Amino acid sequence: MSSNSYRNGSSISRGGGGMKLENYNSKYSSSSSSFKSKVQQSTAASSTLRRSSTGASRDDSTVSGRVRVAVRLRPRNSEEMVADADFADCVELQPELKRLKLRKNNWDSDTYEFDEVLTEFASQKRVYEVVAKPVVESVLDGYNGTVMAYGQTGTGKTYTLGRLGEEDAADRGIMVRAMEDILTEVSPENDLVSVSYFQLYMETIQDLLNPANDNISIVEDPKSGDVSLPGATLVHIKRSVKGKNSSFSSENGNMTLTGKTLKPPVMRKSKLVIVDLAGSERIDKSGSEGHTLDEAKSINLSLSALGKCINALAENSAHVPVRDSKLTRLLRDSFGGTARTSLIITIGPSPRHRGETSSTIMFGQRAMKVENMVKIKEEFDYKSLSRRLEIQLDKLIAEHERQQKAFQDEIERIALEAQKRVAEVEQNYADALEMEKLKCQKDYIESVKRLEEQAAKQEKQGHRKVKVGPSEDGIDPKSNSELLRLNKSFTMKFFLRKAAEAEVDNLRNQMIHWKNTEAARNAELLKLRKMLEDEECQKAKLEEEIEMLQSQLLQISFEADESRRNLDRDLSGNVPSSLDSLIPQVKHQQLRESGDGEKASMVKLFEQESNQEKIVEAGGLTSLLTLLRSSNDETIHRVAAGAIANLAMNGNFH
Ligand SMILES: Nc1ncnc2c1ncn2[C@@H]1O[C@H](COP(=O)(O)OP(=O)(O)OP(=O)(O)O)[C@@H](O)[C@H]1O
Repeated sequence: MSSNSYRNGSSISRGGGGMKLENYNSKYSSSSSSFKSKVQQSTAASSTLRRSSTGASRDDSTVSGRVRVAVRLRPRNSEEMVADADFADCVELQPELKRLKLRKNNWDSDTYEFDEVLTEFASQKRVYEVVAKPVVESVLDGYNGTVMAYGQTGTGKTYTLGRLGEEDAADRGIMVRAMEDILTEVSPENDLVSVSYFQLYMETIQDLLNPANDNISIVEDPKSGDVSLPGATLVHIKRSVKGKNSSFSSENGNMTLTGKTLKPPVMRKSKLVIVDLAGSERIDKSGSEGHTLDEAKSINLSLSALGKCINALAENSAHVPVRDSKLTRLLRDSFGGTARTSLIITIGPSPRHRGETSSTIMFGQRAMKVENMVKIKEEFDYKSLSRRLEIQLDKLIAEHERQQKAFQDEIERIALEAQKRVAEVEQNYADALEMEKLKCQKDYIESVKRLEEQAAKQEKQGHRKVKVGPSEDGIDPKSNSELLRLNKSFTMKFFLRKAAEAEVDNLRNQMIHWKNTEAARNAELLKLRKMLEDEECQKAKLEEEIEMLQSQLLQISFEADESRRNLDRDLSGNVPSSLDSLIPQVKHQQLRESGDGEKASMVKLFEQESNQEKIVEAGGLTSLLTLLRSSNDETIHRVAAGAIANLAMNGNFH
């Protein structure tokens, strides 16, 4: 539903601020005589209006709805009070009969009937209720509606439609009251209201909510015939139809889907158009010149086009020249369209303006013949359905997440509880086990103690016989037998343990012995190793000494050869033998040495075969034998014997 206000040919330059607009003195010329309607016709038309109004008010189907026309007489203004003081008004109103008499002269008048006749005393409230309120109610029911004022300049069109009533609320005009009723009726949650406010001036549409936007184009829907101004500032308000084809139900504030079929809610989209036309003066009478004249011509063109359309519609003409002006294009739905239309024609009382008053009345009379085919415009509100589904989806997701979280929390709680219970059971079991263990240990210790006491007692008494039946100290025979068995077992285990301990001691002693033996062996081994090292060292020394002796022996041998050669040369038989000379040398050598070194030198001397040969050659075998006899040294004996044997083997004995 939207409320549009057209101000045909008006300008904000000559009026007050805000929504108050003042008209130019433009003129609307029309031939009043040719459109004069008769009282009978008006009556018939009026009855038609009442019928159609009743029939279509709450029905979805398309019904006939004639344009309703009311006439309002402005009271004389101060200027008219003076100028027309001596003259009667040009009109005489009969509101109870809904008739208006237009005086032709003092004795004759034409009578016209309208849907409403509002005298100069009619309040703004009454005007609204009889002219606009039925239309507003229709708009709230889903019909398009139009409230339009037509009349000569200064007759009260703006007063009737656009007065704001800022100082006195009783002065509020139709536009403000209509908005109040609409805003009271709609629900902010479900409905959407839009308002646009613009001016048609010299075939140019200006957005009065955004004055910079002054070239708004008109768009007509070829199918529905809807006229819209997409460029104009608009805030639509749409109404959802409660309980009709709605697939939603509300329970506890939560939307739930009902049924399997998901139908979008039904939305009624209607439009209220409030039109404040320019003054309908004749150009020649307005006295306009220059730009004002052009403006007046434009206004005249618009109003003339509107008049032609209404004529054509009133006469059921096949052709309605809607496209002759932007005004008629804008009002296409209001006249001959689907809107419920109410026209208020404003007239002044002055007889000086009888011509304009007459033409205004004729315009109204013709308009009363225009039949509109009003119908409710319903459509499925898919956007609303989508919004609701999104909201419901969000709620379902949130609910699902809540349940999921609650489920997980419950699972965690159960798991924790189970863990706790398992821990408790385990603890209880461990405690019970520990207690049982302690009890068994205690019982065992006590049993052993009793057995030991009993054994000691029996041993003391020298009593070895096992009694059957209760004993003297009150022990049960059965338990006594058990005690004996345990005692036996205990004794056996005791001896076994003792044997094992003895074995362990034995093994331990053996191990100690083995360890001591091993230590002694190790010490012996070390000692032998030391001796071996000493022997090695001694051997090395002896080898060095042998080398030295060998070199000395060689020297001696050389000297002996030299002596022998000298002997041969002298042929002297009383020369000491080489061996004799050799022995002193050896002895001399022995004197320089001592101990084992001397003996070793002798041994080395006799071990060398060359020396042995020299000894034989020197004829010292006898001396050698003498040496053997004179020495007690085993080694010298062994070596000397070896040398003798060697000489014998080599055949060196003579
Ligand atoms: N019913 C009324 N009662 C008292 N004063 C009225 C009434 N109608 C109009 N007037 C006064 O008459 C003057 C002209 O009214 P208004 O401006 O509404 O005429 P108009 O038809 O809109 O003129 P225009 O076509 O030039 O815009 C204003 O001062 C207004 O207050």
